[in-house]
Amino acid sequence: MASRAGWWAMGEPPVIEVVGVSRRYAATPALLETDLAVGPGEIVGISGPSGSGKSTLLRLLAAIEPPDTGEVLLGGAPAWIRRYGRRRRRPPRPGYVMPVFQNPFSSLDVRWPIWRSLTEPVAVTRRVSRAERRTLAGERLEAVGLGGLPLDAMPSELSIGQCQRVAIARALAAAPAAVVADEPTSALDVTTVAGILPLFQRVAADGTALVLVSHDENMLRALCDRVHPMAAGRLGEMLVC
Ligand SMILES: Nc1ncnc2c1ncn2[C@@H]1O[C@H](COP(=O)(O)OP(=O)(O)OP(=O)(O)O)[C@@H](O)[C@H]1O
Repeated sequence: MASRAGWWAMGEPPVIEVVGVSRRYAATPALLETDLAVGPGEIVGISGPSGSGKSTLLRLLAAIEPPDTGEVLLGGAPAWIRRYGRRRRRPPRPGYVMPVFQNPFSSLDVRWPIWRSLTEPVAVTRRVSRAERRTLAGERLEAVGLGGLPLDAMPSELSIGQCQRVAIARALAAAPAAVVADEPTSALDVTTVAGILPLFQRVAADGTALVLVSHDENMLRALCDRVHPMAAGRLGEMLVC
């Protein structure tokens, strides 16, 4: 694998890329002709005021929704194909790009104990027994500083900060090629953030591409290889960190 500084020079395709993407909701243009490419092991930050299009860009990067115009590429291949007149999502593999949402409850099924939600991305990629899933869940919880949490706890029994850490652990469980995270640390206290940031760095060092949206520019500058400011649906020139 190329170093995180030089993946493009090695001719590797970006892990995730958007080319000239635009997205509008009714009369609101949320994203305008935006380009962004993120390579293996890169940590890219997106900052900007509320309503500037950051979450929309993340949803497009994660291929959660298609752009109106432009292209989303995952591993160099189009993330959306047109079949029978409809656009269908076509990631290189299940769990290739994993989102972490601003509201952690969106990532967790309220009817399931946390071990089940946490390991579900793994269970869709390969056969894995219940015992293996519980062991993996314990390891993943340990990695986000929640080693003492009962595996059978329900999301409703957790604080929002604990839920966010479970959501982060879930996103990382299936060794994704990319993680896109919307305000992943906003629900966490300062000490917990200090524990989570090295985890992001370790994941990136293993080759995962990370895109992080945050209002906390200091955190982004400390953690990211580059930070792009967003304003009115446009991504600005990168600020080198
Ligand atoms: N599903 C939607 N339906 C209608 N309008 C939407 C939708 N999603 C986003 N928008 C609009 O698109 C624009 C960009 O929204 P977006 O959530 O991407 O901004 P943001 O920078 O992430 O904001 P915040 O920091 O508050 O989360 C806003 O004007 C918003 O109201």
